[in-house]
Amino acid sequence: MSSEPFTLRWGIVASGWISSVFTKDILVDPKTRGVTDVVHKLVAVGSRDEKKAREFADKFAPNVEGVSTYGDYAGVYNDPNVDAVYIGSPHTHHFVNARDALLAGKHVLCEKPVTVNAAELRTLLALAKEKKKFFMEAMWTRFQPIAAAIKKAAEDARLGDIRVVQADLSGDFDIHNIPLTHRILDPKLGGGALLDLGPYPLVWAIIALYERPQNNRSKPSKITGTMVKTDLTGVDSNTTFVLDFQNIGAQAILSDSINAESPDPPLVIRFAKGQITVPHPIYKPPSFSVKLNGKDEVEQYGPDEFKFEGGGWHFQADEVARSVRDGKIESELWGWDKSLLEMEIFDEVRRQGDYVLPPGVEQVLV
Ligand SMILES: NC(=O)C1=CN([C@@H]2O[C@H](COP(=O)(O)OP(=O)(O)OC[C@H]3O[C@@H](n4cnc5c(N)ncnc54)[C@H](OP(=O)(O)O)[C@@H]3O)[C@@H](O)[C@H]2O)C=CC1
Ligand SMILES: O=C1OC[C@@H](O)[C@H](O)[C@H]1O
Repeated sequence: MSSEPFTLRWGIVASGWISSVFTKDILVDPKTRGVTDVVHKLVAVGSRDEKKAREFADKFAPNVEGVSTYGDYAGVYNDPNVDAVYIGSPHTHHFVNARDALLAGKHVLCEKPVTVNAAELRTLLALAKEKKKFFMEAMWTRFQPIAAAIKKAAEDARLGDIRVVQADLSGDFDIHNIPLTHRILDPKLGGGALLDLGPYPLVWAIIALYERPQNNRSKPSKITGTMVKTDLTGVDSNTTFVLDFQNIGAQAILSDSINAESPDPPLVIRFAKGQITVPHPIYKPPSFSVKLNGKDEVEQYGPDEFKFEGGGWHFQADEVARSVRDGKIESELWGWDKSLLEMEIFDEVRRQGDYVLPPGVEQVLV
């Protein structure tokens, strides 16, 4: 029987920060994380500027031969050697970039937030279905081994019924000293806390509440959101949203800020009989602890058992490779329902918070 790993050939779209760390990660030998069934190959990079694409390949993949570089993104979509396109452009460009990649017949891994509204996402999902191509939001946190361990702990009968998920991802972006055109501040790039940071507190609510077996994949019974805007550009600097899961008697209290650091601890999951505490950063937690009510001892998990080589973005790449190999168009772990739920929640929070994106930014409305 052949034990040759399946090779997925990647084309990278946009040469910014997240594309650089993703590219470095797919070049990490998968065996270092115990993966032997798939491998990744970088074959193309596209930037709005060909010089930047070449510099990107030279800097982040210096030992990879034959990487094609393009001065536009279409070069990557139309490259016959590319199987899957990774999209690392700003939020507001995800829809058009993912659409064009799918139309060219490529599989797609698209950065978070997958689009800027649910209508854009629905259009992409219909296209992926029509073209029979794999499509996934790059919700990397869900694929880290620690996420599975925390989910298992959250479903441990010793803790009893789940009550509350409190999660925050914040960061001080020094907003008074960065250009108003920075993607975190510019409404034309979907700036603000919710769209950039909101996916992370939400992923923990999805793991602990939406995925909880007793919840039967029911959506939240109620969504409540509130936003404080910065006078600089009008984007949300601080957002809090609450998700009620009435059927399991639980609630998520989620927040994010672009001008303050996260509280410590940033993630606490409370149960009838105890709690799970997770330290910063919630997008890549190093460890977690479980405390049962009435017991002095705290059970500590990690950090040693969750260490790996690379930045942690490669686990989601392995999921894409396996899915493509197996002819799937959707991930089982981060399926389309979860990205759609995320976008529907964000649409509702922006509606309640009165955050309207500038005209023309949303490519599909309703
Ligand atoms: N999963 C994660 O851990 C992270 C995810 N992200 C997500 O990745 C996306 C990009 O973030 P990040 O890499 O930090 O951003 P950067 O600003 O560093 O890079 C974005 C790149 O997009 C391209 N681009 C295309 N159109 C525009 C435009 N109008 N303005 C600016 N850039 C443009 C540029 O590449 P070029 O010039 O080559 O075309 C640019 O370098 C966001 O959606 C963000 O949410 C960000 C950080 C972490
Ligand atoms: O995905 C992300 O994770 C970390 C944040 O600092 C960053 O702005 C965001 O895009």
